[in-house]
Amino acid sequence: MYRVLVADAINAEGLQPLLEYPDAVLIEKKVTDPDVALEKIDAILVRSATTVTEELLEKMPQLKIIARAGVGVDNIDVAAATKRGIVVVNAPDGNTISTAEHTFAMMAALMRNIPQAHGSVKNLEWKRNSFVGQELYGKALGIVGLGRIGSEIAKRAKVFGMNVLVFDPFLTKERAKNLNVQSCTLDQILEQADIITVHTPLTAETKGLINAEAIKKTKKGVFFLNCARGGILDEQALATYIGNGHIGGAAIDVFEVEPPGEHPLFKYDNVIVTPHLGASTKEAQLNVATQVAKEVRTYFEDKPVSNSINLPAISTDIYEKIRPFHNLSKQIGAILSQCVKEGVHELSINYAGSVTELETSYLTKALLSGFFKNRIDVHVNEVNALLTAKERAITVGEKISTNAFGYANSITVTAKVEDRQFTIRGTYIDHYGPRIVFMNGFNIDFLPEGNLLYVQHMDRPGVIGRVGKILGDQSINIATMQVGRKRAGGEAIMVLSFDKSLDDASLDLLQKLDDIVLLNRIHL
Ligand SMILES: NC(=O)c1ccc[n+]([C@@H]2O[C@H](COP(=O)([O-])OP(=O)(O)OC[C@H]3O[C@@H](n4cnc5c(N)ncnc54)[C@H](O)[C@@H]3O)[C@@H](O)[C@H]2O)c1
Ligand SMILES: O=C(O)[C@H](O)COP(=O)(O)O
Repeated sequence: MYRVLVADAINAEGLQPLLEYPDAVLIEKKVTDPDVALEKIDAILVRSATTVTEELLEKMPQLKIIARAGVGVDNIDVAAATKRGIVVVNAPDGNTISTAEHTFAMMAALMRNIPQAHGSVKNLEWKRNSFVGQELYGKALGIVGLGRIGSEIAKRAKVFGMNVLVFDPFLTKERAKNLNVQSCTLDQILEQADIITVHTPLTAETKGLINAEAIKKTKKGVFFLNCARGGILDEQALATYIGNGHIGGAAIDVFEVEPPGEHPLFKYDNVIVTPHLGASTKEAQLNVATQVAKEVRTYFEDKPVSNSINLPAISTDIYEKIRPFHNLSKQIGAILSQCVKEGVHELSINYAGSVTELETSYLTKALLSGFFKNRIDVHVNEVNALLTAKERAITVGEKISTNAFGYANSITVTAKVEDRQFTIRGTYIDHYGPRIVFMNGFNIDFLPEGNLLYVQHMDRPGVIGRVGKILGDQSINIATMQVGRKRAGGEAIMVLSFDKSLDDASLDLLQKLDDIVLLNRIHL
């Protein structure tokens, strides 16, 4: 009998697939409840309220699957779960519409002072002149992050007659055209939008994306919304610019710390807030609960789950053989993603030599998981890689060939964007390891691991020295350095590795050097 702990408020009707399953028993209790025998639990169902830490996992040695009834898995230590062989599943699209509608409701309420007016009338006041608002019609709405929720907001905003500006570094022209939105840079949004709403995942790159520096570029009277994750919009900066009158108002559903307790934003009348209600509708809760209950049951029935975040989809035996190429493929995908930040519309993969004897479709999925890591909120793995590429309108082509360019095997991948393409080739050498042997037209040879810097530059005397001097002056130790060029005096590349990640200030200094053509920081 499987014991399933329902640790958060999850829609009871949605749990039906598990309630009807004869081999499962459901226990509806918090993880902190002393009556729960954590050591006997096989599956846990959570929302955002329960944090699944490594410490908690240590107390649950029987745990086989963690199901998140919602999108964000930032409350689950996925790496710790993976290390323990625990499958993590979520419900990525069950609450998209509800969150888009909540954002829209917040936007309308913000622009028409509805919460403030409501409070005033209930206080027996009748201050019609105090709550004069603004129309949505004709306003420029800036959407940062055009994924599932951002796209639904864009569609609704068009119907309201708004002018929709979007910033998403991974947006293709085709997708922008289909949604009839204007693709912009973040700065263009900051400078032109009347209302700005964020819908990215919270990642190292998006944390503080809208900070004081960014807010300074906005129009006076701009309105902000955050119904994604606390921290994308810097709360302290927001409070400062609301306090000095630059920002017209803000609507906030999510906070850096939840519940937030006393908060600097709460003293401003033009800030409206909700307690992380984006997904709190009957429909969304039924959707996500049903999705995860079905997933857990499917897992117990030993069938493949559809929205796994960390499950390898093949047997352990085959996985052992494929593992070196699996890791190499993931690294190639991750390098490509960090070297080509624009909207990729095609990825063509060429397998040659001994690797063609293996299940290459699995490697393609591994490559895509590396490519999408840090690009989108969904954790892409072998299970959902192709579907994710399809959803993002990226064509993935796979070819087998005999020409391994002198190596025993090679994996060559080309990413195509609007007006350029970028190719990377890797190989796995027995008893030596994975190597990247070709990048953007140049032969090279380096280990795909750790903190790297790709520098494309003019092949002139002194360039390498100047790069080395800047790094030395910043006390950055170069661990390894590989160079490559096509011909003397043309373009050349160098790939450097460091013991720690290269900071923004040093990258800026390098960018300003003469003779530098392209710089990409790569973290693997
Ligand atoms: N308030 C709520 O209750 C609630 C409910 C559901 C989801 N969410 C949150 O909403 C957010 C969006 O969810 P989704 O399902 O639309 O995710 P999604 O993965 O479909 O979309 C995220 C988009 O952000 C883009 N992006 C990534 N990095 C970016 C960057 N640096 N700048 C601009 N764009 C960037 C990606 O390309 C992608 O298109 C997530 O943070 C999610 O956790 C909140
Ligand atoms: O990531 C999500 O799905 C949302 O933030 C909803 O979280 P909740 O399930 O705690 O409402």
